[in-house]
Amino acid sequence: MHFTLHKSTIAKESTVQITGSKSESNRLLLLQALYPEFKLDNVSNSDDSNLMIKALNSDQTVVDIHHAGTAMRFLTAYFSIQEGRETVLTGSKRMKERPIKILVEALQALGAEISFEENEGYPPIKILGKKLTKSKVSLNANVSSQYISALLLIASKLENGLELSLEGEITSVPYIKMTLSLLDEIGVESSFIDNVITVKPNAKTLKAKTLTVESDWSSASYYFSIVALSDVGTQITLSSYKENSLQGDSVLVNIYKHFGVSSTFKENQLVLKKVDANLEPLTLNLKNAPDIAQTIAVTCFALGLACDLTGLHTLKIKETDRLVALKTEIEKLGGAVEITDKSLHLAPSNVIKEMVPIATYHDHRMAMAFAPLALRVPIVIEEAMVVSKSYPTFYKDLETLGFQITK
Ligand SMILES: O=C(O)C1=C[C@@H](OP(=O)(O)O)[C@@H](O)[C@H](O)C1
Ligand SMILES: C=C(OP(=O)(O)O)C(=O)O
Repeated sequence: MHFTLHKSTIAKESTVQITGSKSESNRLLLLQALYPEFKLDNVSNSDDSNLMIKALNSDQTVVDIHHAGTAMRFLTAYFSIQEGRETVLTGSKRMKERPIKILVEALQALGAEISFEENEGYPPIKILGKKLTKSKVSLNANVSSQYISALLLIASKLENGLELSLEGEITSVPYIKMTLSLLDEIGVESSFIDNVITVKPNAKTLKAKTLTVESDWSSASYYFSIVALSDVGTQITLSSYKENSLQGDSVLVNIYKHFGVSSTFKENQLVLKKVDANLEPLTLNLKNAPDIAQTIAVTCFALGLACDLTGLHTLKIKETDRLVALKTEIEKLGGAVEITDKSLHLAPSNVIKEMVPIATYHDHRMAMAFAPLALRVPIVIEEAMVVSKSYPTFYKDLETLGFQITK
């Protein structure tokens, strides 16, 4: 269904409660399946986390994880160590185009039995769960950090733990550190020195406790963008967030200062406020925070600013080719964008065309990144409910700010 976002003005002050991080949730859900001693609070209500829960509770042979990249990668590792179980892991049409060979080969090197059911290197895959006896493996770290996190999540359940050597330039590093921090929180020991990660084996039960998932920083990015496009003095309070986040996208706090968004932490709340700022073009490497690239590109477009974004080599294998999608949709609105396989250049412009239908390409972040433009012009978001992949209540929350939406 297409939603029309009419030209809107938002309240001077508003508050939004955002669901738990889908990255933290999907790691902790898998860890909870391995270590049932701990409880979780503020788990993400995203489709991707619900699919993870369903998959972990399924006793079927075929497990379909639709568009959920983390679920696909993390469960490949998980089912590899479920001794005696046969699982076929599959997903959406797009999931079948998202590569998984690097992870499968690393697991095979550890002793796993995995085969490709359709195209070599891509889902669906058939996994015959068994005890993995080896503990050392190396893999290319430049394509997706999710392969590395997947291995780390099962590592403590391997007989001798894991020694992982990362080859090439390591991408999306904060997500790897998030995995290691969560292992540490449940009592699994690890180290990350130069390009080698070591995880100690852990056969004992862990101390029972409740872990609270911090709210999702990638979802918060859309509010940073909204505040950046609002009048000076506009304030949005988001919860529940911490200053020392495990989520790399918390770098938004520094990035959005550039657009006049000040961020303050008050207990577990993050208060965003629009302040006066001299707007300048932006140059930024996003190799550690790829999921906020779309938000930032659209903020710059809406403010008429040029930007040069680099470190975007992983964008081509996400829910859609996000580089091509951004170029196509921004150009429909009147902007000028040049892309390579790993970068995006947006030219400054002062026109935004009205009522342009924005295609979302099964990508939640296309819908959410473009929505703030309704503070400038009316726009149409095609297949608008695609947002449920990470943030099902997105439009409801926009309406509480004052956005006028016709469904
Ligand atoms: O581990 C994670 O939770 C994620 C890692 C990142 O993927 P890549 O490492 O493939 O860039 C990110 O884009 C994705 O949304 C979530
Ligand atoms: C890339 C993303 O998710 P995934 O890779 O888990 O599908 C995302 O949420 O932006």
